[in-house]
Amino acid sequence: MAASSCMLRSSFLFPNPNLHQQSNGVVSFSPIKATYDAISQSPQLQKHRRPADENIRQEARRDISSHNLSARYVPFNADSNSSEWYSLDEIIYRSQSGGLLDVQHDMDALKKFDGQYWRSLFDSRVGKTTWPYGSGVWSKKEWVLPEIDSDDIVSAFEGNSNLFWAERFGKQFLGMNDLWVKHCGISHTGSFKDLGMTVLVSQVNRLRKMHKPVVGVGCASTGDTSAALSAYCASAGIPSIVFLPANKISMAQLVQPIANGAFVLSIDTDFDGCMQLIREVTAELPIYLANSLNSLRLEGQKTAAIEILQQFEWEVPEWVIVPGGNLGNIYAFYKGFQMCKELGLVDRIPRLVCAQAANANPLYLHYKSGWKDFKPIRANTTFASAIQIGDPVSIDRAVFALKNSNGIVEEATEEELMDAMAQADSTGMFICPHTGVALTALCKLRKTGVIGPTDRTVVVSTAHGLKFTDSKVDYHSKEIKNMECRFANPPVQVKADFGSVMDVLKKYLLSKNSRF
Ligand SMILES: Cc1ncc(COP(=O)(O)O)c(C=O)c1O
Ligand SMILES: N[C@@H](CCOP(=O)(O)O)C(=O)O
Repeated sequence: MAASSCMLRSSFLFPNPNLHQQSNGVVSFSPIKATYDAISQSPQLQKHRRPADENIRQEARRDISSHNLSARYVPFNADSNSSEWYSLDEIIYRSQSGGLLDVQHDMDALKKFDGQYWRSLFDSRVGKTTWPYGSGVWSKKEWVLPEIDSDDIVSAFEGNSNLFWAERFGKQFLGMNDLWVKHCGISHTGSFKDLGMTVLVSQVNRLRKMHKPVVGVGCASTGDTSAALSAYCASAGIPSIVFLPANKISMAQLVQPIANGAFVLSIDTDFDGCMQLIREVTAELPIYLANSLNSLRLEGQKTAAIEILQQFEWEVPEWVIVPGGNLGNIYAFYKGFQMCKELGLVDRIPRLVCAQAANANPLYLHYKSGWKDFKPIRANTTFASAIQIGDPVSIDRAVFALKNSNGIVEEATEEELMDAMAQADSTGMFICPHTGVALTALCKLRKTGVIGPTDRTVVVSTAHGLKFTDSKVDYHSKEIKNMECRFANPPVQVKADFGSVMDVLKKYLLSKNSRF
């Protein structure tokens, strides 16, 4: 069997330190590693159709791979001489000093493989059904949770989301030809939270098998984290508990944890109040905290950044625009891009833009003050309800990401974000109001010339528009106080007779084509 075909099949399953890159870029085996060759050529690893009575999880159990990759918690942005670290199998969310934690990978071990190796490995797994690599998150398992047993993974084959070329929106509204929307919301539970939740719930599954004291998993939520948590927990048979601010999330979001069997508390406060409560409760009860304060989540979310590079065949876009609320995701994107740079998959990272609703803009105010001392605010009601957050837990992570990516923070008023959403929808998308916030940031940066007409730009769409139909209905019915709703497209009421229907149709067609 040719070494190269053998390599492809084997590296699909796991990285092997005995692989070497030749000067022509081809990765091959070291001939002296006879044991490894024997394993990789064994019939068990050959990718035949599995026996009829075996499922993909059982098939993955026959993967006898081993490697020396590892990861652990360290204090976020710690001093280089800090010796504080924790195993990922510990239940811990904060450092000794009360600061955030970060998952630190053994970069020296990862660097034993070059960028070409990682690119080929990740590319080889896209679109497959092999457990767990069919997931866009777990196709990067070595960079996410290298030590977890594939059998412990709880996955809905999330990720691998559409990178949509926004041809008409870019051309018509912005004069841009290389604008892309990363549809992270076209996902199992309809938001990017699935990317992080598969990682967190998988680790909980492992902890429970290790008899660690985890009776359930809990979160505070503006609607998307709770949906993802309850779905992944339901899939694994783990109890989930969600704290929701009463009357502040959409009906579609509320029904998701209810349907998935979560224990749902509707609390008469805002998200920041719910967050405070869940932090207190998880310090007292054996409930594992699932918000992005828990850095495990960000390990999954960072794969969206890697995926963008992969979809551009490892060419780096100029700009990536992300709507921000609790501010974990902007850091996750930074981390994904930065790891790709450090491990030689690309040679630079994009500039990041974090977009906030003007009604919930603590990061924007902080940025505008020249990063002087941060002040939490009381967030006002916004149509971008999932980012109605005044005291983001990941503020330090966001500032770090923006400073290290030559980043920018922008804001969007209610009218701006709703208009942007309606305009995008009119070009064939069906986006959420948070993506409207990100598109508004793009429009502003285009107008001032900061983003150029040919700059390759990616707007991250964070949730499915179908979760936010109420706000779309209000807009298109022109039922929003103090809002012009310039792009509203209300239905036309017409009598049920041929003449009336013909009249309105002729009028419509004339407005579209003067030659009619
Ligand atoms: C739809 C949607 N978009 C954007 C965000 C912001 O993400 P982050 O909290 O990581 O900043 C959230 C949640 O906060 C969300 O649910
Ligand atoms: N939008 C989020 C808010 C909580 O964010 P998290 O990433 O810290 O869980 C939600 O949907 O709840």
